[in-house]
Amino acid sequence: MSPMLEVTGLGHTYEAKDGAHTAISGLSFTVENGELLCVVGPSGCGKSTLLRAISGLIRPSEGTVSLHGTPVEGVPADLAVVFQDYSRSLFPWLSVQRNVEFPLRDLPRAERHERAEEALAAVGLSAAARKHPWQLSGGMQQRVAIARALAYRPALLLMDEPFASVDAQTRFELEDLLLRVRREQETTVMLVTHDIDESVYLGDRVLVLSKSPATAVAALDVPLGAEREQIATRASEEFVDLRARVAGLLQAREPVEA
Ligand SMILES: Nc1ncnc2c1ncn2[C@@H]1O[C@H](COP(=O)(O)OP(=O)(O)OP(=O)(O)O)[C@@H](O)[C@H]1O
Repeated sequence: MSPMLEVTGLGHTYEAKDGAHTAISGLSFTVENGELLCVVGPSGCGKSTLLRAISGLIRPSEGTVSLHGTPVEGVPADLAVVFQDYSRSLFPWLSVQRNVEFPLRDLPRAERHERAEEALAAVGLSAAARKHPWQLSGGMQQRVAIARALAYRPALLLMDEPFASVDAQTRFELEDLLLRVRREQETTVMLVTHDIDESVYLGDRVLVLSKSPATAVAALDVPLGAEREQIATRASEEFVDLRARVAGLLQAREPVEA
């Protein structure tokens, strides 16, 4: 069976007036069906460029991106993206329920309702369905954005620093929410983060990227089991060892054996 996502020899160079800039070079990795892959890399290394290439928003200069074995040419229908900036990704004039239903507008009304209600229940926001995003806290708004992505039932959920704009306590809650719903719904997730601890806490594997132009330094297995707990897991010896290894790999410029 082919992997859910296969990135092969990916390279991208932006052409600008003041010269060309290579953001990604020779990047290859896979995301398996049902996996949660965290991607970490130094600031400005090309993570957003990678996400743009996977979501079909840019055509890479080199290499290929395949989803279920089919090359990505244009925005794939079975992909959803959750961005860091929830305030810009939700429509302020629509209710929470309508925001979640928005990507489902081609489905019959009853199914739209049902899927939105189910997704809002999964993120604990059933009671806020009739509210508008601006009536909710930042963490609740990001939960709406997650519910919208889940209601769409994508084959692959891409998350671009999804918890970077919320406070530490909310961040922990949202991380656990993600772990729970991906377990219940068997969602395949690729999550980009700056945060080494978050990558280890959430990931089945952590893909470490080099400084720009980004290439894969290593992909590290995270054998912490499916059940994770914010305090105990983060205090465990395995966790501390893994985060030190990710931190070490972030210093490397060349691919290394993880
Ligand atoms: N449209 C563009 N035109 C020219 N250069 C670009 C463009 N978009 C990004 N770049 C450059 O490509 C490199 C990678 O940018 P990208 O936004 O992909 O990195 P990133 O890892 O997501 O950054 P951050 O960690 O700050 O979010 C940067 O040096 C950036 O300046």
